[in-house]
Amino acid sequence: MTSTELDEHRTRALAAGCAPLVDAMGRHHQHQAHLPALQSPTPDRVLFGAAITIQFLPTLDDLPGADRGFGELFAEAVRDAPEGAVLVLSSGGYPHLSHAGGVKLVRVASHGLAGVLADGQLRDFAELAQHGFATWCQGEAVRWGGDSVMPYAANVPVEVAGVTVVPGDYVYVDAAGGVVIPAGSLADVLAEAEQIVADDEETLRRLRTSPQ
Ligand SMILES: O=C([O-])CC(=O)C(=O)O
Ligand SMILES: [Mg+2]
Repeated sequence: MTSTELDEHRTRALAAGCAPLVDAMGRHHQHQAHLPALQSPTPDRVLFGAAITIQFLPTLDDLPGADRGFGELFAEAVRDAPEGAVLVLSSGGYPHLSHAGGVKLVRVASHGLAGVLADGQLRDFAELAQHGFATWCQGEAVRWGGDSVMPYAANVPVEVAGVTVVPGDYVYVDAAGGVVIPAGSLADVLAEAEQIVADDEETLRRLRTSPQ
């Protein structure tokens, strides 16, 4: 996708908003695709872009491959990332513990990504707000979570709040919640969401003038 196409898709997704996008996904796919409302250091920043992923697992220090840190996995995740990608972090089963913070995630800004969707908590909301990208997660943590969860693999399918996110899927998150849209369905889902918005506006107009 060119940057012009990405901008156009982003503008259309933001204009539609979360609930119509979720309804539109429901008309094209049977699986669960919506994310209940998340928290953000900057709730006015909408997140939209193609997913790159880091899978977290419960900490297990003798698991082969478990010695790769966040920085190494981030470098692998971002290597062939599309422009304006979204870093998606799974929770490893501990959504209420910290998975990263202002220091680890400054890489998201240096690589020009659109932002972060984390199914766990994050530390340093004040720093994350300064970084400039959009961050959505399960809340702010103060305690380090590395004794309970570890980043384990990059760019594999991950689970976020009961939804499978495949690298390359489009992620949309605003203050209402989120939705995960397969890349191959993006055009259809955007068009469907726009139709839903138009139909809702028409219904509202009718109900305002002749309540029924
Ligand atoms: O150290 C951590 O795991 C999380 C953190 O606070 C940071 O990245 O700034
Ligand atoms: Mg920190």
